[in-house]
Amino acid sequence: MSSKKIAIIGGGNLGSAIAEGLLKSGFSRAADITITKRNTATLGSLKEQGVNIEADNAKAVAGADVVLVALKPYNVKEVLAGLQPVFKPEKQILISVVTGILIEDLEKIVGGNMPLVRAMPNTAIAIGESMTCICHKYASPEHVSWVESMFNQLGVTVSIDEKLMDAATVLGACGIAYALRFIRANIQGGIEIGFDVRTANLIAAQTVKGAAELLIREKRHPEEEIDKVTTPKGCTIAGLNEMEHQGFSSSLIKGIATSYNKIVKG
Ligand SMILES: NC(=O)C1=CN([C@@H]2O[C@H](COP(=O)(O)OP(=O)(O)OC[C@H]3O[C@@H](n4cnc5c(N)ncnc54)[C@H](OP(=O)(O)O)[C@@H]3O)[C@@H](O)[C@H]2O)C=CC1
Ligand SMILES: O=C(O)[C@@H]1CCC=N1
Repeated sequence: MSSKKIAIIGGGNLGSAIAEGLLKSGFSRAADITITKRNTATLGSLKEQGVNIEADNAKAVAGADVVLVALKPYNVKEVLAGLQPVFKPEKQILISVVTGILIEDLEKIVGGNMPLVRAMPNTAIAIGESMTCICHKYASPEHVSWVESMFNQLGVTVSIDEKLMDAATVLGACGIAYALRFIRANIQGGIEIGFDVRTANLIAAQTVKGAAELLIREKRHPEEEIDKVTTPKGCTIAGLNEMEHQGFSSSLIKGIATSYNKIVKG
């Protein structure tokens, strides 16, 4: 368990999910987490668990060892600039999970050599199953190790070059939505071939989980595992080939590139 006091600025989907994850993993005590937003009424569940709920960002930052920014990209510059007088660069770590905000931008906003970390988790952080990519500047090995240990409690963490952060956003964070659409399509297909929605949901989700675990645990390439399923002249290869004729892989690759271009080109 960490004794660092964490202020989460922006208690929306991701900020709240991180707070939930930190509590569920036992990494932080509720009393060591402060979460802010303007309308605090939506943070009832965290409040009930003992997390400090705050509408005043400056107050939250003043009492924190770690400031974790989970604001929308269009709010971040204004909100952080207003907090500049409260930051303590020599004592605090600033972590931003904000899409498209560069370390260089954070540096300009906070001024000085504050340890800066960009992290790109995904919403599975709420259940300790995030994929989180991080990069940093001015952070000591101890700072980096603490940040990694925090995100490791909440899933799997990998350090990357900052130039790959937009790609990490697409593959890791948007990827949750792509995967869920894939599962939803399986459910719709499953209902068409006879299952009720509840059973189709379970079969589709557990099957995708099993497929992912085969890659993660065995460190194999997907095609190696696909080869084990595709009986010659069988139903799997017939279905797979039809999916490819309909543009399955191509549509996913194009979607990923479109998400990426949306971040890079706006
Ligand atoms: N959702 C995801 O999967 C991922 C999101 N991200 C990034 O995380 C960031 C947050 O995304 P998400 O959680 O989905 O967005 P949300 O809109 O759900 O959360 C942002 C929160 O900021 C609060 N907020 C706005 N202004 C202020 C302010 N002045 N002071 C304090 N809080 C404020 C808002 O609440 P209120 O209006 O009540 O103040 C809102 O709840 C984004 O930058 C996104 O790019 C990164 C990885 C994954
Ligand atoms: O869609 C978005 O803009 C953000 C980035 C990652 C997940 N949601």
